[in-house]
Amino acid sequence: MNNLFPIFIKLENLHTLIVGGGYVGLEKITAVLDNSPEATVTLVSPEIRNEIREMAEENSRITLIERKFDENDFQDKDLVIVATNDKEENRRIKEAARSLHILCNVADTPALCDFYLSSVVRKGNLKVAISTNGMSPTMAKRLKEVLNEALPENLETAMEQLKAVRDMLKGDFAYKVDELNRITSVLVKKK
Ligand SMILES: C[C@@]1(CC(=O)O)C2=NC(=C\c3[nH]c(c(CCC(=O)O)c3CC(=O)O)Cc3[nH]c(c(CC(=O)O)c3CCC(=O)O)/C=C3\N/C(=C\2)[C@@H](CCC(=O)O)[C@]3(C)CC(=O)O)/[C@H]1CCC(=O)O
Ligand SMILES: NC(=O)c1ccc[n+]([C@@H]2O[C@H](COP(=O)([O-])OP(=O)(O)OC[C@H]3O[C@@H](n4cnc5c(N)ncnc54)[C@H](O)[C@@H]3O)[C@@H](O)[C@H]2O)c1
Repeated sequence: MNNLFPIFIKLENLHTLIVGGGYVGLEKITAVLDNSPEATVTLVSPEIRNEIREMAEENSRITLIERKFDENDFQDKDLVIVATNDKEENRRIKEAARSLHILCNVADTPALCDFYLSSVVRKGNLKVAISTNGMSPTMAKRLKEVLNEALPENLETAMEQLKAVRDMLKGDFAYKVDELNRITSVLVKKK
């Protein structure tokens, strides 16, 4: 069964907590900031990799706290990514997050995740997020590479033109939808 509901989150409107500053913590903070450079992120961990320290020196929206996780760290946070190397502690953090209704990702235990991070294909304003339902992140990464090659570079121009038409179209909603469907029908016409 694949019951995941995909959404695109404006992380700059939220405050993200990352627990664990090791290799996976680095991977997750990089994924967050690559996609949402203006996100506010607090990372708590007794040991923090140098790459993360360097990121924090350059970015005032990143706060580093050098100690073990404490439940007070949840204050004012909207979502949490848990990436310690202590499975039991990860489970406790997840339970605490649930009781506060904070959305939680536990990097080493898919069953404990409220959401997964995805592989991301980006072409200007177009973003395609890929998930394998936790089956194979490596497959997601490879598909990203395939789609990155397959999607044409000029999509941005097409999107800009369609936005201009969209902004220009007057009339009621149904008319607007019909017009936009007519103009773009060439994209799905069988040869
Ligand atoms: C897509 C991506 C996004 C990102 O992280 O930004 C992502 N993992 C990526 C890479 C990657 N992760 C791992 C490998 C090593 C090879 C392998 O194991 O396959 C590689 C490949 C590599 O690095 O080359 C190891 C791994 N990952 C998870 C576990 C735990 C487990 O499954 O039990 C373990 C075993 C740990 C161990 O054995 O110790 C779990 C998750 N990883 C997810 C996402 C979520 C499911 C996404 C989906 O639905 O497909 C989920 C469930 C939770 C989450 O992390 O959100 C990113 C690709 C970025 C890109 O596009 O380049
Ligand atoms: N989801 C994924 O993509 C993925 C990929 C690889 C590994 N993993 C899993 O993620 C986990 C972490 O792996 P890693 O390579 O980052 O390990 P790591 O040893 O490099 O880092 C773990 C970090 O957690 C910190 N930590 C430990 N206890 C803590 C606590 N109570 N509060 C806050 N921080 C704490 C440590 O100081 C360290 O910085 C492992 O269980 C691994 O199997 C997940």
